[in-house]
Amino acid sequence: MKALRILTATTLSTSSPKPNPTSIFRVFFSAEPLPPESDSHLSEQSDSTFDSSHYETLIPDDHKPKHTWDKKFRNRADKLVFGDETKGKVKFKEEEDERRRRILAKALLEAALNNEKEDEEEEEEDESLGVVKDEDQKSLSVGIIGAPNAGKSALTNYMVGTKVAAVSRKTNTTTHEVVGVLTKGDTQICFFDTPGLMLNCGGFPYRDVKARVESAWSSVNLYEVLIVMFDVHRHLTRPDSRVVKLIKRMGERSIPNQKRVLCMNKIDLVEKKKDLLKVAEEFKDLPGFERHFMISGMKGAGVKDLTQFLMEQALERPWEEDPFTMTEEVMKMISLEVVRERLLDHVHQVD
Ligand SMILES: Nc1nc2c(ncn2[C@@H]2O[C@H](COP(=O)(O)OP(=O)(O)OP(=O)(O)O)[C@@H](O)[C@H]2O)c(=O)[nH]1
Repeated sequence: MKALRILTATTLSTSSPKPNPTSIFRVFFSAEPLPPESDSHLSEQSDSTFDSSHYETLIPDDHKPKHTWDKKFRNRADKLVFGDETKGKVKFKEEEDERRRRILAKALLEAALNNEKEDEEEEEEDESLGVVKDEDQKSLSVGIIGAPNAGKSALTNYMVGTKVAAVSRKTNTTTHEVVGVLTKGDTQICFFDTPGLMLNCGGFPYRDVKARVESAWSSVNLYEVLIVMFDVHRHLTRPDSRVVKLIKRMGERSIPNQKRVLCMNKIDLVEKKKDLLKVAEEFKDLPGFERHFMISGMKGAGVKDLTQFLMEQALERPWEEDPFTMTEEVMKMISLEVVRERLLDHVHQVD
């Protein structure tokens, strides 16, 4: 504080023009030079900082060097300011980023190529499907019935794979609708939904929605194969008398030209597999069922045998459905477009 007072006093005692008392600190704490007191025309600017715009440059504007970004200047600056260590870290990060971009771009490229390869394979398969003449074609209509949640949709999806036709379906009647088409070799299997098929607790169709239910029940007779499905895990843990009645009713009331199969679904949920034998025993004497299958429609266990059985039942007649569905094609196109877009994005970044 004492030193400060001396400095202030010294500054105040100097000749005019009186400098600002704080200017001495600016001298100490900034790089600003003190103006020479004798030079009057410059002393006008004594309080201003140096500004290059006050001076004319002799270089014409179009000859002035254009400022361009050059990485080597940045590297030199990094080296001078932070030393070699930071440069190393920066370089490592850049290399790491580039390596990741390359891996990602490569993975996307491979995915796109594989997709195209699969497309080519499917085109070949499709071509082979296309040459099946009408007189060589076989088809089969399959209805699946069961209580809600029995796993009807999961099984259909598993069997037909991506060929599930959810869009612009050709509806055959108002009471039943194709939910999936499986075309393999010369054989086409159409899976049908059976909406409105309900039983009351007495095991009979509901009366209140009679017309709809009756028409649904009558549609059951249209299929060449009827799959009656139930959730075997639920049957072992929380049996539902309506489901048992439905199974028995379907077994008793068989109709000519229709094969009925009983599918015990969700076997993957049953821990003790010998419990399945108990269930098989329970339904084994029902006369109306041609075959019993134990399956997991979701995981695929036993589905191959069921599919094989259905293929063998196909009748010689032309296919009813176009084996190529819109949904699959549209989904593939969208997927490929997404991959392409991402690929281009990353290739652009690598550049
Ligand atoms: N663990 C197991 N779960 C299954 C299996 N099949 C279906 N599910 C599940 O059971 C539930 C019902 O399956 P869905 O296929 O929708 O049953 P659904 O009979 O079509 O049902 P609704 O449309 O209501 O008539 C879903 O959560 C499925 O994931 C199976 O084999 N194993």
